[in-house]
Amino acid sequence: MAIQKKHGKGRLDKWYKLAKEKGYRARAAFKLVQLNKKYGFLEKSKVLLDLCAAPGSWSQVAAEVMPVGSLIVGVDLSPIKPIPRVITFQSDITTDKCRATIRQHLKTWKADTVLHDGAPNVGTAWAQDSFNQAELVLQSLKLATEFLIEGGTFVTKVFRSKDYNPLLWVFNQLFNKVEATKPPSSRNVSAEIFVVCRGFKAPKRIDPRFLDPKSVFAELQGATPNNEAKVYNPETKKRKREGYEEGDYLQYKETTASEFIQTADPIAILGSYNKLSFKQPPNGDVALAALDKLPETTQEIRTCCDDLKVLGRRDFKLLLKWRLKVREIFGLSTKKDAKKEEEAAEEVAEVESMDDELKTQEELQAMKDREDSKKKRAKRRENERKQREIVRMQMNMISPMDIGMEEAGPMGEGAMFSLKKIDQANALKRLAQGRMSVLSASDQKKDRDSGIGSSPESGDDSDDSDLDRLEGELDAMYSQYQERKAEADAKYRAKKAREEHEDDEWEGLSVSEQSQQSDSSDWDEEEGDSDDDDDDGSHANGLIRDLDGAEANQGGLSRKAAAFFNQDIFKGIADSLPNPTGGNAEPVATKAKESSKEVNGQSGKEKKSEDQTMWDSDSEVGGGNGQFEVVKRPKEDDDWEKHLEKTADGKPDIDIITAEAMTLAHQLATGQMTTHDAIDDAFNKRTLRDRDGLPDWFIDDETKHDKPQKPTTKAAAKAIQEKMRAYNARPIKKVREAKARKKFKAAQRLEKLKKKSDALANDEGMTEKEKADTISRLLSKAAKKKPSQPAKLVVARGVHRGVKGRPQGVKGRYRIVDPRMKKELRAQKRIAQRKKR
Ligand SMILES: C[S@@+](CC[C@H](N)C(=O)[O-])C[C@H]1O[C@@H](n2cnc3c(N)ncnc32)[C@H](O)[C@@H]1O
Repeated sequence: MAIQKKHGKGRLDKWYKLAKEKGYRARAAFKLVQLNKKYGFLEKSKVLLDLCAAPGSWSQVAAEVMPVGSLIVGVDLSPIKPIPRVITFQSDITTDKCRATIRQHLKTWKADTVLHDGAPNVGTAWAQDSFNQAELVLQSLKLATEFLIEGGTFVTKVFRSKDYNPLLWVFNQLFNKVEATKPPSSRNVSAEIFVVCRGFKAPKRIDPRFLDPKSVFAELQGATPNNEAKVYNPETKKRKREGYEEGDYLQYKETTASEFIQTADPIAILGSYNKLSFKQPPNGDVALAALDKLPETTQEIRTCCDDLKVLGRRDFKLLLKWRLKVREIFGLSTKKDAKKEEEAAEEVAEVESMDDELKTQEELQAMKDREDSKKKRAKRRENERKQREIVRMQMNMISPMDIGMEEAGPMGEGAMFSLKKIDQANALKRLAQGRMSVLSASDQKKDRDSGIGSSPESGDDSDDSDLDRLEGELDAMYSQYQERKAEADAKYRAKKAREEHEDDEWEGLSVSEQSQQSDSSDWDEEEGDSDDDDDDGSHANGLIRDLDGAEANQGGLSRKAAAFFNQDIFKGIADSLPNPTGGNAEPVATKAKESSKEVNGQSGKEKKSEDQTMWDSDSEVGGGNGQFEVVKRPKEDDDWEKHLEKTADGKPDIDIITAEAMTLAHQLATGQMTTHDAIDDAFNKRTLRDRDGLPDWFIDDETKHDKPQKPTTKAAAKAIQEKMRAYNARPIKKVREAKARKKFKAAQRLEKLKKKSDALANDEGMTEKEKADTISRLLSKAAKKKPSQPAKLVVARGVHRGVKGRPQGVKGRYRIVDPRMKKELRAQKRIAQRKKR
């Protein structure tokens, strides 16, 4: 009979296979194994609380690793089958009852470690369906703050969403060390990440807002709609969960094309309207009539105007160019005109009094101006490039070091966190309302169109530079679009992360990477809303806000920036950073260092030993010579695969699971190919392709479609198929054990029978016939199978519905069926009996 292929991604997964072999109840066990391997918290723990523990694989691991006699308490909404050395109970961790039960079990002890791997149950516990995972994390943190010992460890699963950064911030307030990591056994396609919080500060009083989902996950109020994004991706519409905006009740909106030409914010129109019409309004529109007749208003433009919601990048650009041209024809103010007028006025005023010397000076000045504007343009382009790189960094495509942060320093010129750049009122407002990357694109555009906030830097008087800027903006928008896509698509994110780490072992994502990656800037804005009248000099930018108002601790940075510099990696670099302001401004790193010192409260010795676990002892992070140097951990330290099975000759047991790999292995094994050939083949026409200067969207497209095809043979594909079949056919450990038990019992029975027949044979009081009869009776009795009891059908009703394990009061074999099936079986029996009669 052909073996049925069982479906489900887990079947082909090596962790699933390994879990089966080791007798763990879920592959999730390896996540804890790997986290513990990295941080080593289980060996040090005597009391552990496992929140959301079902089916119990984490508790199994804890029971294996923790010292003998440790107390392990596991709780879950679902029942957990008994685990040796573990106390389990069924409860909802969000309830007071659960807290009381934990208290009962822990008695007066405090937990050294609290684990939380909870994910809201969708389907089974319908009452909890709506409970967000981030809220569940906060709830588990609440329990952790109650039961953890000072210095204890809290390990939690977090899904990377907009709530991720606020959660990290809260963790940082309560723990000395917070690190986010993704163990290899966690699927790359999963948005889950594990945060290990060490060194619980056990404050006497915790601000209740830290643990209140309403404060922590406060939504951004009144943010400016991201029209650029709407223009870029019109298909993805957000559901209006909170109803329509005031005065915006229409699904379909139309405006005149002349309005688009005249508006100061063309992007807003493109983003929010469906059509630009050329139809005359009842009271007539001269501008519209003229626009209709212009040769620049081509058929293509009209088609684009007809349905703005299907505009692509090219159409979008076309419309904006058309608008610029028409504005020029109509004599509407453009930067170019304004500057020309200004210059003309200056010329008229000075023409009469200008002597030769003045003329020369004027020329020199003009040359200098031209040179200056050239430099500024270059600088602006560089800024735009950096901005794009920041976005790419947020998407994990490059590391902070790639954008030259280490050269300029965090507060250096043009640096990512420079506050100088955003002190315009308009820019500040936008920053407070939206994302950083959106700010410059839209802000610059607005500046150009409306003339507001114009600066010599933004002034550009050539069509070329307008187009360049447009190109830059479009690229920035494309990056934003990519970023949003990346956020929505976990697979894409995983791919990007893999791409970034492809030369290296994938070590999970660091906190900084995470905080950079998330676009959630809600944290600061929410507080900013209520503090409009805060004119304190230190907060002149209105950027620095704290949940409890302790802004001074943030070192004059936003919470996000402060969180970034609060990472251990920045500790101790303060001294090595040159003070750019000549001593007036305190370097951020100093603040970070100080705050981390306050926060840590750990002795240097302790810290050193912890650092040594994580980093190579050679690492110099703010070391004695003031050098800031990050040294990669040695291979053996972070070798996640170390515990993998080894072959008899001690080599790692590498599983070949793709047909391509099998083909290659086959060819190498049979000598059809040498390793030299394999290396040679790795160089293909795409290897040395120069991608410098190509736009991101083009590179993305190329990467997607332009891939080398690796050869596969039929035999290799078949071999892989067979291998997978073999995996699927393999019985699980439990079944293998049951079979072995059965064999053992049969052997025991045989032994007993042998002894009995020997005794009979030696019995002199019996005739040979009697002996033979008795032995054959014994044999036939032993061969007879016990009639198996039919399984009892049990209907799980009410609270027992969906409950796993033996229902209360049921003995012997049983099967859980739904009520319908039981009724139908009874009916069948009745019919059969009636027929008999
Ligand atoms: C991924 S599983 C945990 C796996 C577990 N760590 C292990 O190793 O076997 C997530 C668990 O969270 C539990 N859960 C979700 N919401 C819960 C709640 N409010 N209270 C208790 N458990 C909850 C679910 O019942 C589910 O068993």
